[in-house]
Parts: sequence; C-alpha cells; structure tokens
Amino acid sequence: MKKYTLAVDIGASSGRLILGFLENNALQLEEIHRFSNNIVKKDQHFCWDIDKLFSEIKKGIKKCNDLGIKPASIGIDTWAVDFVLLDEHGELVTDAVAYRDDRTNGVMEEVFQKISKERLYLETGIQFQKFNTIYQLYAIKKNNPEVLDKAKTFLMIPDYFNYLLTGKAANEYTNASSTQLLNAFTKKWDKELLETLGINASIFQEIKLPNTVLGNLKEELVDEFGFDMKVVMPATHDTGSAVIAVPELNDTIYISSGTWSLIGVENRFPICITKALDYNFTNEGGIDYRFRFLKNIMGLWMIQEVKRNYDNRYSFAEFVDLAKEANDFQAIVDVNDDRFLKPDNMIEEIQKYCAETNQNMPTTPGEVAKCVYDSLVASYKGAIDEIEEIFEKPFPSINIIGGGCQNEMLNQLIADATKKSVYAGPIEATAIGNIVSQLMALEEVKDISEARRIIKSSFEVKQFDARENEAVK
Ligand SMILES: Nc1ncnc2c1ncn2[C@@H]1O[C@H](COP(=O)(O)OP(=O)(O)OP(=O)(O)O)[C@@H](O)[C@H]1O
Ligand SMILES: C[C@H](O)[C@H](O)[C@@H](O)C(=O)CO
Ligand SMILES: [Mg+2]
Repeated sequence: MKKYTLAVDIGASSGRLILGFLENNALQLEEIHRFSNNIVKKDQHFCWDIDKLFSEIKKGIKKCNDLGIKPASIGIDTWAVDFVLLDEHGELVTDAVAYRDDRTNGVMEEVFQKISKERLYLETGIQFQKFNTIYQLYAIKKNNPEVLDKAKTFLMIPDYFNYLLTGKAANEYTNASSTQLLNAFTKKWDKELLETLGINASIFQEIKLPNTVLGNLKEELVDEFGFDMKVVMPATHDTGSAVIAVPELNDTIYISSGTWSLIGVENRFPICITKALDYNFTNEGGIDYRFRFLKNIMGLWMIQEVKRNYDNRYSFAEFVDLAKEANDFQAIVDVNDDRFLKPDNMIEEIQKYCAETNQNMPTTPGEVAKCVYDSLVASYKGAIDEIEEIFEKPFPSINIIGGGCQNEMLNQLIADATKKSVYAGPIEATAIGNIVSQLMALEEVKDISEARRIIKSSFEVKQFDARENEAVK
C-alpha cells in the first residue's frame, strides 16, 4: 500500500503541493497543485497574501481527496525570516509583512547601538540582511509598540500554517535560525539578546526540530477535507529542505537557485570567524543539527522582475534564448546592491547602474537578460572564491538545485567561469527534501543518509563542464 506524503513548498514567486511516495525504493513525485505567490501592498506595507496562500493549501489538499488519495502526512515549507504575531485569543495582530518591505530601512544600524555587529554574529552566526526577523521585530517595537504589547505568540509563516491546520503553536528550528535571534550554540532563543533589544521572550514558542510530528488536523478540517493526516514539521525553511535534497554533498558547493540564489556548503559546526562575518556568510540551521554555511545572492528575482517589467511577454525559457542571441553584450552589475532588492523598475535600475559605471547599456530583452545572468555568475564566482578561502581548500564541483537549474545557459556560464563541474538537479529539491523529512518522521526512511541515497538514485542530474577558451570572469 503506497504511503503518500504531501509537501507544500511555497517560495517567494510560486507555491506547489507535491505528493511523494516510495515505489521500488525510488522516490516518485506527483504534482497536485501549483499557484503563483507575490507581494501585495496593504496599509502602506508590502505583504504576503497569507489568506490566499492558506486557501491554495486547502485547495491542493482537497484535490488529493478528489483523486482518491489520502496522504498519511503533510509538511509545509516557505521562505525565511517573515512571521506573524497572534494575540491571547490566537488572532492575528499583524499582517504578514514581506521582507522586501522598507520598514526595516536603517533599523539594523540602530540595533548595532544596542549590540555590536561582531557580538551578534558571534552568538547567532547569521548573515546581516536588513530584513532579518530581528530587525523587523525591532521596527515594530519602535514604530508600533502597542502591537508588541498585544502579541502573545510569534509564528513564522510555515508555523502559522501549521497552527491553522492543528491549533498548535511551535517554532521550527531551521527557520527559527534565520531570524538572527537563535543562539547558534545553544540552539535556543537567545533570551539575553531579546532582553537587550527589549523584546518579550515569552512570545517565542518551543523550538521543534525538523522531522517532528506536530499533531493531526483540527476536527473541522477533517470534516472539510474528508480525511485526517499527520502534520509534520520538515525543515520548514525552504532552503533547509532544498539542501537535504542535494544529491552529492561531499566536497561540493550547492546553489539553491530560485528567487534567491543561496550558495554554500553543508557543515557540522557554525563558522563565526571574522572572515565569515566580513564576507557576510550565514550559519542557518539544518537537519541533524548540521549547518548551512551559505550566503544569499540576489538571484533570479532579478529576471522575475525583468519579466514583469516586460508585462510577462516572455517566458523564462525565452529569456534564455534571447540572452544567447545577445551573446556579445557585456555589462556586469553588483547583484547584491540593495538597489536591486525592490526597485520600482528592475530594467531601469540595471540601466542606471550601467550608466553610472560607464558600461554598455542593455536595451533589448536579450541584453538585459544576458547582463543579469553574467552578473549572477560573477557573484557566484566571488562567493565560491570566498568559501574556498575560508575552508582553505578547493571544491571541485557545484550542485545547482531548484527552478533555476533549468537555465542551462546559466549552468554552462557557471562551469566556464569557475572551471568546475556543474551538476544541475533536482528541480523540485525543496519539495523532495520536505517529503523525505516526512518519510523519516513516519519511520519509512531511516535517516538522512538513506534519504540522500534514495534521492540520488531517483532523480536525473545533468552535468556541465567548462568549455575551453571561455573567459574566466
Ligand atoms: N524553463 C526555465 N528555463 C529557465 N529558467 C527557469 C525555467 N523555469 C523556471 N526557471 C527559473 O526558476 C526560477 C524559479 O525557481 P523556483 O521555482 O525554485 O523558485 P520559487 O520556489 O518560486 O522561489 P524561492 O526561491 O523563494 O523558493 C524562475 O525565477 C526562473 O528564473
Ligand atoms: C528572505 C530569505 O533570505 C530567503 O527566504 C532565503 O532564506 C531563502 O531561503 C529563499 O528561498
Ligand atoms: Mg522554492
């Protein structure tokens, strides 16, 4: 009898519900539901449409029942750092404000007046992104203290969906680590840090490890769906689940390629040394208390915005073809410049940057796309050089996972620039990591080693090697 698990993977640009089951010791996937996700303006802030997202989750669950499939479990993962606050009645006291909102502008620097950047990194090991949860909460404390006064429960986005499904409030470890409020060594909420910031530690919930069964569905949802299932907490930070699904991790660098490009390695301990701080690497929590030593690179968000600026006239695949036709165009932007985090018009922002740096101006869709891809490659190469400097050794290969691994031009450019073997796949790595976490929680798969063996034998990986005489950027 097939035991189905249902992964809900919601990224910053799209969400999907994917059934996973073992058959002949291979992992099979069946996509049940896919939907778009995007930021909406609400009360002068950029927010996620959290009600729409939960309705899409319910729609996908009902599709399973329509197919005669009753999954044994469900697991939800999403992007990091963002959260909601609930009052004493379990009602929302905040919108799900998005990390790209400008409410945290300048807040990181204010926090450094309370605790030094060095001390904060030594304790948490988390990269300095101005939108980290710590700065979002500090902004609320500063601008809307009454909201924090009413708050009784802090839930990150996947935690909130789990609460809606089960009525249980808990914070999952991998996503909690992205807040920059979790101590990298105790793996607990850093109460001393919270006290320093004047944030009430009691709103934070018990930290649950990934592969934990949180509970079953609330009765009214069993009636609504027509069946019950266990609600498992996988690595609820999407990149935490994605890294579980990297087919080969020995001496390989991964790039989780989607809205963001998360480039890094899996490590057994946090690296909080000055060089890691200076290069702004992070030590996000992983499965089995491993660490995701990585850094955020602006990612394919840039081409998503370019696509939107062209009124979605071109598909992602067409942008790749157009970029190939613009092969002679050369201009590089610093993709990690804050100006690209949420510009009004990405194309114009790229053009302004090129003008300011006396470079060729991209004017056609192909030239803009080529500039984005070349600029991402340059940033990847820089990050890889930094990783090899910190680890004092070369990494011979790169494994690209996520939707971006379908961009074969980008894969080839990365191989050319780094002179390393590039392995592309699996595309739905996040959902796969989510599924194997559920299978481990259900004791269908013994441990992460067995999970990775199954993943490696179940999914195709394409190899790209450097072409001779290609310029190393
Ligand atoms: N056929 C394709 N050819 C080239 N690139 C593609 C193709 N399909 C998707 N992509 C790239 O994959 C990206 C989306 O990746 P993915 O679906 O992993 O992101 P996500 O899960 O929605 O977001 P997040 O990174 O927040 O998880 C798109 O922005 C696009 O650039
Ligand atoms: C906002 C975060 O940096 C982002 O979610 C990143 O952690 C990620 O995982 C993107 O999928
Ligand atoms: Mg994703």
